[in-house]
Amino acid sequence: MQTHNLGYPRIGSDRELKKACESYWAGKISIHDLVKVGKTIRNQNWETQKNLGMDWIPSNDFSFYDHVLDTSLMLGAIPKRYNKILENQSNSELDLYFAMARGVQKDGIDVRAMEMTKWFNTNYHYIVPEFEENQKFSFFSTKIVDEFLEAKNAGINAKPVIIGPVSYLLLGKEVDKSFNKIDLIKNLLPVYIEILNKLKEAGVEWIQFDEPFLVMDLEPKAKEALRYVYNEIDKQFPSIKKMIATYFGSIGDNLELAYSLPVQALHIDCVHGFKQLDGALELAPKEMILSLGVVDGRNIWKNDFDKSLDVIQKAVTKIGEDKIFIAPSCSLIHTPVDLDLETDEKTLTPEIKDWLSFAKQKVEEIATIKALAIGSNDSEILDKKERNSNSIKNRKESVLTHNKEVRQRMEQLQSISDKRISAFSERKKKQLEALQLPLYATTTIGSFPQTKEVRSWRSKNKKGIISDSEYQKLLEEETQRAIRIQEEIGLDVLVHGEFERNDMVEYFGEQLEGITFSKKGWVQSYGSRCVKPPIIFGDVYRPEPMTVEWTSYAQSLTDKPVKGMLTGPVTILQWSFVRDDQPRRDTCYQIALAIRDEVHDLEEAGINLIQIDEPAIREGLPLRKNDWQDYLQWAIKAFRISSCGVKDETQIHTHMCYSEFNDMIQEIADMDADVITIECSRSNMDLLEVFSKFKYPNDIGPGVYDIHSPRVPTQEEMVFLLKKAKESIPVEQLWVNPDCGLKTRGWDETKKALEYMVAAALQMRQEV
Ligand SMILES: Nc1nc2c(c(=O)[nH]1)N[C@@H](CNc1ccc(C(=O)N[C@@H](CCC(=O)N[C@@H](CCC(=O)N[C@@H](CCC(=O)O)C(=O)O)C(=O)O)C(=O)O)cc1)CN2
Ligand code: MET
Ligand SMILES: [Zn+2]
Repeated sequence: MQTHNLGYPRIGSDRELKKACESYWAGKISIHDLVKVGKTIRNQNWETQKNLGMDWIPSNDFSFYDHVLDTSLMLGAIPKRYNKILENQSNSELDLYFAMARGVQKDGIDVRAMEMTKWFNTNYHYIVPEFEENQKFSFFSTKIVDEFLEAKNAGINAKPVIIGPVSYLLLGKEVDKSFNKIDLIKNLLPVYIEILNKLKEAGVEWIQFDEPFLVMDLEPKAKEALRYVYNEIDKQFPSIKKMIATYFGSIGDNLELAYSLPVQALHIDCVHGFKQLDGALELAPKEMILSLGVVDGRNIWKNDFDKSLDVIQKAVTKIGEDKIFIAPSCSLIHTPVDLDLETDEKTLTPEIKDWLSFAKQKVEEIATIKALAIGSNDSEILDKKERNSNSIKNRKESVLTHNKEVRQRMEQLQSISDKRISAFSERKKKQLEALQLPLYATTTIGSFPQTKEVRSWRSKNKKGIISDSEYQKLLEEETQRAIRIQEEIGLDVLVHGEFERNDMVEYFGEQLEGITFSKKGWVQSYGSRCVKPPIIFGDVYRPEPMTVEWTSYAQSLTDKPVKGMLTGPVTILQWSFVRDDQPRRDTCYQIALAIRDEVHDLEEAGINLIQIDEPAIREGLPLRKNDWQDYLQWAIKAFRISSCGVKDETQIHTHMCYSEFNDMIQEIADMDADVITIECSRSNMDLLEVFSKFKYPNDIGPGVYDIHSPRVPTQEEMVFLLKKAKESIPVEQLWVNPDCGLKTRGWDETKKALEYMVAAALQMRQEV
């Protein structure tokens, strides 16, 4: 029996990588310094895992931005528009890499970034590979070999991690529809072979091929490609030990296929695919090693050793001790780095801290579980077992997780209305009358620039350097500035700007009971951007209003309507670490009730438009279509619980980004928000097609410009998009807004872009 890890967080325990990357982008540190930071993080990670007794430590799990983009660079899948960057001798490989990730707009060069999208059902985002017809690949970046040798130098015989060729293709997109990306496997395989040759020369023993698509519904072509590549790889490298890693769910009907591949080990997720265990043990081929992902790589609860040992015991009986690896369920990049850094007992009480485990602790758990499984009677190990049992028991019996009033309210859930009083057509008349908004009404999605200053006020306030009242005053001034700017620009529906919020989920997590948070529990979301997911440990309720003061304050400054801004229950659930001792559905309903209370209080305070953001509703969809209906049923109901307790005149908005609605348009309509704003500009309004076909009845604000790039769009571009929108959606239903919130942008570009946007709306109105 051996232990291994699938990946360790690469941001550094104090977000060193974020800081180094952003400094490099700002021209404040040299490439040399940046590279050094990366090297330090890698070496620290290896040393940590080695000291904790991990048998097989991963390499190539480090990334300066994203591991899918690393793979594209490794394979020379570099879109032609970056040739200019390549040709400029003063640019390094990393400059090209960052150009692909973020785009470049300087010295007369203007190239857009590659697209970014969600990594399966997580809040991690990857850079989407772009393929053209007959795409050629080449061994371009040697990072995977370099980092293996670097580990070797540090005394570690690492296991390189590589995205498997089939999953790599499936993660990408065809730039036009003239071909099927899976057919590129023929061009791709020789490059993988070349890379494996180099790794073999370097002395690798194990390689981990990530093929997470094995837990999804696969087309026959993809299955065929899997058989083809792994057979070829086996033919050429019989002596290298190959592991295929799956995660986030059950392999299900792909199990037979997975087992037929000529590899030495298969990793299965025993947490998010717990139900696959018996079948997998039953059918396991004689020579195959099964890697059991028993420690949850997506959540922060301590592992229950007794449960894990049961699983392992079962496996030992079926397939034998020497055919078992112990591992986390998936890469640990989805968990924060180190619980030991949480030393502030006011933020995270010792009682709750004792229930948790971050990446470093999870590695230790894996080593301990193995020791116990092979019957160690080392006193230190037995002591760890004892302490584990106590923590698990304490959490189970804690009064902190249960709240009587919440439970009672949950029992009454049936009697709480999740329907608006009147149908949309009726509401629309009343809202038109009450709000007096023009056609092509303009608004924004909520946040305005979270500048360095705003963040430093918050940071200083937390450290006690500036007082609460001073902090309050600074935020009031910033909000006032934002209101004045919006008035000057001529927007129709204003927002307060969200300056008081550190993050749209964390802010609510901090104010709701039953939820706690960490100080350093950062997790990478994309590139250098991180989030600190709240920790939902108990029954959730709202002790007092959360947003009424700031919204009312903003409304008091202007005669224009100010839209209240809330994060919806599904998104709070999806972007938090969620308790695993009750169904997610129930936790979601509890949050929905808390948001419903907030909506009610905003309405009472005279706020007539309330936006409930649900950007994560699509990402929450289960990986298998079979499981969709169950999820959608409770997710949509949760939204309706939070949004439907208002009078007809109150206009409910919702916002979603990264959304493909093709398979869930009925459910989007069932949410019955009066206005939905969606991300649309990057797809040139193509997303509207599904709304149009469905004859979506309520109002829609298709985003007219991309907020992920500092590039300022022109008025003409936005008029073009609005004209396109008008072709599929009746003018009476259309709103005008950016794709998403503006918190990551600067003020200069924000003001310009919004001025052009309002001008574009005026132009459209004149044409009606
Ligand atoms: N939870 C979540 N998921 C999401 C999104 C989102 O907004 N929230 N948006 C989509 C895209 N993902 C995103 C994720 C993060 C960020 C983002 O901007 N993150 C910030 C951190 C936000 C935050 O929590 N800020 C805190 C802490 C800021 C900080 O670093 N403070 C410094 C001090 C700063 C100073 O003194 O100048 C420190 O603590 O060291 C605050 O404002 O208070 C970052 O990485 O920079 C943006 C988009 C999808 N998923
Ligand atoms: C990721 S969706 C963001 C919505 C939020 N209201 C904002 O404007 O930032
Ligand atoms: Zn958004």
